[in-house]
Amino acid sequence: MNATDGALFPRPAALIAPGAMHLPEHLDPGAQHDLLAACREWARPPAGLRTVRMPDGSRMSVTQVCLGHHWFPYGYARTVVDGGGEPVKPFPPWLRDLARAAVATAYGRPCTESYDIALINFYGAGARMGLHRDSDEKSPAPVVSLSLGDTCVFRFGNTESRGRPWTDIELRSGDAFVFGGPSRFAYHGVPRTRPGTAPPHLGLNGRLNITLRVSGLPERP
Ligand SMILES: O=C(O)CCC(=O)C(=O)O
Ligand SMILES: [Fe+2]
Repeated sequence: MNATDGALFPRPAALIAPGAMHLPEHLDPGAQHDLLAACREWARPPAGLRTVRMPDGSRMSVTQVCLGHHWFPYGYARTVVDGGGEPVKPFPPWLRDLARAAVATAYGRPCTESYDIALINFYGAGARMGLHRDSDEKSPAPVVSLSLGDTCVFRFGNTESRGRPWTDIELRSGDAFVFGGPSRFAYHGVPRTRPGTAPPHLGLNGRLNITLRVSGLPERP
């Protein structure tokens, strides 16, 4: 059951690995609505929601839209280089503030990092994401992950390999997960979502995950 659905105990913030903090219910229902409304706009063409093709020809089961810099396997560009070639949508300053606030809450210190990329992944029923590292950025700043809609199992591993040890946690609508410091380049993934678990007030079928990152790349002209 979701805490917003009346769970008996609130879920506490938890340190999952050094530098990796789970912040349950970081976004209140109003903030979740606002972020979802923005995601619906960003998903529209041009440079909207797309299927990502991997170098081996397979397709990712999530669909994705990027802000600030366009991610493709494996790098960043200013245009949809592996699609229609359109310029990537801008990264709005309020997302930078959202990222800084999550880092400040996670680590208990102010954050002034220059967040400039969002990757927005949509998980329909059956979508998943294999274990990987977020290693295409040129900055060690923490990654901030925000979840909306269906609950998922989030697997947070180690920096050495895709193997154990790892910790499986549930990410629910409104949760944040911040991974920086010694965990910035840890393997992580989403083995499964739980379809139908989104809070009814949100009106989303499926799961959205928004990761906010610092590219470390030169600013856009
Ligand atoms: O969906 C998630 O919670 C994780 C997404 C992720 O790891 C990524 O976009 O790199
Ligand atoms: Fe990732």
